[in-house]
Order: sequence, then C-alpha cells, then structure tokens
Amino acid sequence: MLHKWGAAQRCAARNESAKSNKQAIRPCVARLSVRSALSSRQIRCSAIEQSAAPTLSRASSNGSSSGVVAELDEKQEAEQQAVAADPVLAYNLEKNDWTASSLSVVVLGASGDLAKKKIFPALFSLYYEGLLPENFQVFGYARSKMTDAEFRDMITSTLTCRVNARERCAEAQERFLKRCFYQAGPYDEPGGFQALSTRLGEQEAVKPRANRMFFLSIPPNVFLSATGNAADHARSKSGWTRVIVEKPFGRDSASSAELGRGLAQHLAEDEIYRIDHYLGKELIENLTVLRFSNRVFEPLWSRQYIRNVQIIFSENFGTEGRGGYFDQYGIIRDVIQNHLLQIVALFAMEQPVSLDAEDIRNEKVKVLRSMKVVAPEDVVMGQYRARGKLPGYLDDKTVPEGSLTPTFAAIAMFINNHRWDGVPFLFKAGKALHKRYAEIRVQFRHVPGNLYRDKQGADPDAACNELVIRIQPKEAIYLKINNKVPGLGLRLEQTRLDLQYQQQYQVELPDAYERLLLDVVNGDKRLFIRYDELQAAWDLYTPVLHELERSQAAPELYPYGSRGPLGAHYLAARHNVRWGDLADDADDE
Ligand SMILES: NC(=O)C1=CN([C@@H]2O[C@H](COP(=O)(O)OP(=O)(O)OC[C@H]3O[C@@H](n4cnc5c(N)ncnc54)[C@H](OP(=O)(O)O)[C@@H]3O)[C@@H](O)[C@H]2O)C=CC1
Ligand SMILES: O=C1O[C@H](COP(=O)(O)O)[C@@H](O)[C@H](O)[C@H]1O
Repeated sequence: MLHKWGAAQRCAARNESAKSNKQAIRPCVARLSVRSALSSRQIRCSAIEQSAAPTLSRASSNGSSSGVVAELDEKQEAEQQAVAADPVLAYNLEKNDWTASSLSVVVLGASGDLAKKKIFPALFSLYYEGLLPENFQVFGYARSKMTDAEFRDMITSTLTCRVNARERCAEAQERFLKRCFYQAGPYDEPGGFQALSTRLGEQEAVKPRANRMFFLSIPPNVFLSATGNAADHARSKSGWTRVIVEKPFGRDSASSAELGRGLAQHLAEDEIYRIDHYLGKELIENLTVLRFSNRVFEPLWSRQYIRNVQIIFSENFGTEGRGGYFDQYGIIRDVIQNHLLQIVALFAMEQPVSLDAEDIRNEKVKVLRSMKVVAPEDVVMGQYRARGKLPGYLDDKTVPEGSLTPTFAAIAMFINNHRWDGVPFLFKAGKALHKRYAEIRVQFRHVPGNLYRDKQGADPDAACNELVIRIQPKEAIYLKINNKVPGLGLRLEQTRLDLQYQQQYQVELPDAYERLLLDVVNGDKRLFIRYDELQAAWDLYTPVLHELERSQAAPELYPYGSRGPLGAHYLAARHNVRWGDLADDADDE
C-alpha cells in the first residue's frame, strides 16, 4: 500500500544511486505478511507490495539513517505495547509496514458541509477497517474558532458504524477522535498554515518520514490561495505532499486552465488529486471489470450491436440551501460535464494496456477527445417550479431573482470513432425529480429477421435487449432478455437476468470517498482526473455553455417531484431513442 509504494520508490532510488556508484543492486522485495481474507482492493495493493522495498530497516542499511534505526528500535517496544491494547492498530500494522512514516490528513474547510457529511465519516471507516497507518492523525483547518475538544464534539455525530461491521465500534470512535486536532486560521494568509505545520510536526515527530495529505473542502474562491499557503508553508519536508481538489474545477475551459496554472505554481501534477466522487462508486469501478473480464460483453460493445447509451442522474430533492453555489454553475457543470462524462469515458474506452493509472487515463482522454463538441440543438434545459408546499428553485432566497440556471438538462453526445460512430450517448440529469437514482442503460439493436416478431406484442422496441447498471441506490446489474412464457402456448415476454447487490453480497458498500481517500493514501491515481482529461471535458461543453448564457435561453419549467420537462422526450425522439428508465419505472412500481 502507500507505505510500500513509498518503499518501492526509496528502493528504486537507492538502486539508482547504487547503479551510479557501481554498487550492487538489491531486489525490491516486501517482507510483509498479508491477511488471508483480503478484499480485491487489498489484493491489488498487495500486488504493489510484491515489488515494494522493505521499509526503513533495510533502506537505512545504506548507512544514511543508522541513528534513525536506533531510534526506531527504542520506539518498537512502545509500539508493540500500544498494538497489544488496540486491535485496530494490530490489524493495521500487520498489513501496513509504516514503521518509518506517519500520515497526516488535513481537511481545509473542516467546519463545512462536505467535510462533515463525507470526509470525516470516510476517514473513520478507513481507520475502523485498519487501512490507515498506525501513526495517523487528522487535522481540521478552517476560519471558525474551535478548540480540539470542540472539533472532536463536532465530528463525533458524523461518525457512523457499518451495519455489518460494528464490533467495538464505539471504542474505535473514541480512539479515532483522540487522533483529531484542529487549527483555526485564514485560507489566504500564511500565518495559520505555519501554525498548522508546527502542530503537525509535533504529532509526526515520532516518525522520520511525514506524509501529508490536504483535502480542499472549501469554496472555489479560496482554492488557489489555500493551496499556495498549504504548499508553501505546510508541505511535508520529509515525505510526500498530496492535495485533493474538489470540483468545481473552473467554469469553462479558460477558468479551468487558469486554475490549473495556479495549482501548478505550487504543486507538481503528481501531487494533485482531482476528485470526482462518482469514480469511487462501486458500480463505476466495476464497469471495467464487467467489460474486460467477461467474454460475453466486450464483443457486443460497439455501434454494431448497441443502439444507444443513456446515463441518467435523478435526485428527488432540490438545491435548497445550496443555491448560492448552484446558481453559479447549474446542472450541466454540477453533474454532467464531470460525473456523467467521466462515466462515458470509462464506458466507451478501449482496453487499456494495464490497470495502471496512466494507461487507463490515456484511454479515457482518447474518448473525450473523440467526442463531438455539444451542439446547442442537442441540449434541453429545465428548471423546477413549486408544486404544493414543495418550493420552486426561484423560491430559495440564495437564488437571484429570475435566474435562468438549469436544474435539469438532457443532452445528446456522439463519439466520432470507429467503435461508436453514430451511437447517441444521451445524458439526463435533474434535481427535484420524482425519485433518486443514477444508472447507465445500454439499449441493443433489434434482432434482424426476428422469428418471434408476432409473439412479442406490437412494440418492437420493447423487445430489444437492455443492460442496466444501476449505480445507486439498490446497486444492481440486470439484462433484459426475451423469454418464453412457460406453458403450452408460444408467447414471449421480456424478463431480467438480475444481479441485485443487496441479495448477492449482503455487505454494506463503502462510500465513494472511502475508496478515493484510500487511493490517495496509496498514491493510486486511477480514479482521479488528469489535467488533459479535464481540459478535454471542458472543451466539449464550453461553447454550448457560453452560447446558452449569451442567448439567455430560458429553461422549460417542470413541477417539483415530476419526471422533468417534456423537451427531454423530444430530444430523445429526434435521435430515435426512448428513455429506458420510464418503462422500468412502470415495471418496478
Ligand atoms: N457539499 C457537497 O455535497 C459537495 C461539495 N463539493 C465541493 O466541496 C467544496 C466544499 O463544499 P462544502 O463543504 O459544501 O462547502 P461549504 O460552503 O460548507 O464551505 C466549507 C467551509 O469553507 C469556509 N467558507 C465558506 N464560504 C467561504 C468563503 N466565501 N470564503 C472563505 N471560506 C469560506 C467555511 O468555513 P470557515 O468559515 O470556518 O472557514 C465552510 O465551513 C466546495 O468546493 C464544493 O463545491 C463537491 C461535491 C459535493
Ligand atoms: O457532486 C455532486 O454530487 C451530488 C450527488 O452525489 P451522490 O453521490 O449523492 O449521488 C449532487 O447532489 C451535487 O449537486 C453535486 O455537486
């Protein structure tokens, strides 16, 4: 895992220096035992371990850190005692050889919504699972004044235990809270960050290598100043520094490039982790597994068999309370240009050379660069209005009067490459709709010369195969097939080959932020967005966004709790498509 990745780097560096000094090169081999019951993620990590170097004890045998080794020996006994009293630590240490390193996670904007809703709970879950190093601490940083105790009180209520793994959870929470500290300070001045760095140093003192991870959970207006101050005044001097940047990554190609240039003044690209939490969702991570490990799907995965692909995001709540942010961005920038487009990139890419981050991202960026720039006639926008007691978008006091910002959009996109030419990729995303769900629908072509044409009812479209990947809730993968209704007659009906995660796996799925935070700890960038991907994504949307703003195009109003504006159906029909979620709604209800 991360520390082994670091170990691998150190080993490689040692060998590089050995090479130049004409000394013997030693193999980079791990000496760890790994628990037998590993998750697939852990197995992936253990694969890294195979090529990783042993950590400090061996790295230091080149003579440069013998003092450190002596110090470590002294610490070892104390550590063993601590481990004996702490099963989480024991488990953690068994899998992680962080003997030489510490990890500090600094959450900037620690008093905010995202930090409380997602980041602290995810960190706790990782801690509970024993996936964080033994020498690990969390620092909250924000302008609000708080003591460590108040900070701990604030986050206590955010920590939850899994339904299926809650043994000694309350004790683990207490131990976790003891590792949480708070530093108040501004984002745009160095003072607070210098104080933060000093306090981090106090906690890290027991380990010679201090790794620091910063999560920018702050509004975009302070992204750059906070990054600059964190990188210049609180960066690690002995280990790595990684900065997680939350969206929005700008508003268009130009502002995104400006943000990119600003970040690059303080950080190297490999220190920047642009998070898109949809990439951390279980079913999205499974997309490549489904495609590339099953012989049955990949041959069908092209214009030859697939008629259209639909990526649907629906929320049954509005933007109440977030109007200030949302009105600046709208649904296209909030969800479609990032989350949904990333899904398409993964869905449509060619098989990567390997599962390495750069190989995957190389393929994703090719898809994005092959896509046709969105045309204004391929966009339908909507805005929810009040229905009964449910408030309309404009009723939110934080939304400017008469705002034209879309809370719903349906968009048709095309990929101009050999595999996908002519296949509509339809996006539909909206707030304040009738249900909350997100899914990918793959509609297959009609069966040519269908023998059973007259046994399937009047609607040939209703007999087409459809593969549905339900991202949330009730994660599922099902394939709609035609089947003979049992009995003496010959009548066909459409039914499902159905994989329901709840039934099949009976485990609580980890939250996307858990997966992604662990990936940052591990230095794994597969699920993070590379700068060229980001720019390619903006280039597809910037012209239409500018045009819609210039023309002051008015969104079609739809009632809160409805299925969205009718225009979405006209758009689909123009591309010879029917939205699959409507038919399934009827089946599911
Ligand atoms: N909330 C969510 O579900 C999601 C959020 N995001 C992104 O994550 C980031 C954080 O989101 P969220 O937690 O909702 O944001 P908040 O509005 O809750 O802001 C986070 C913290 O930043 C500080 N802050 C707020 N406004 C300002 C300002 N104008 N200038 C300086 N500091 C300010 C506040 O802390 P203090 O005053 O104590 O310094 C606040 O607690 C944003 O970039 C957001 O777009 C992305 C996806 C989902
Ligand atoms: O990034 C965002 O995502 C959420 C939806 O995330 P989910 O994991 O709950 O599906 C969305 O509500 C929000 O507007 C957007 O900024």
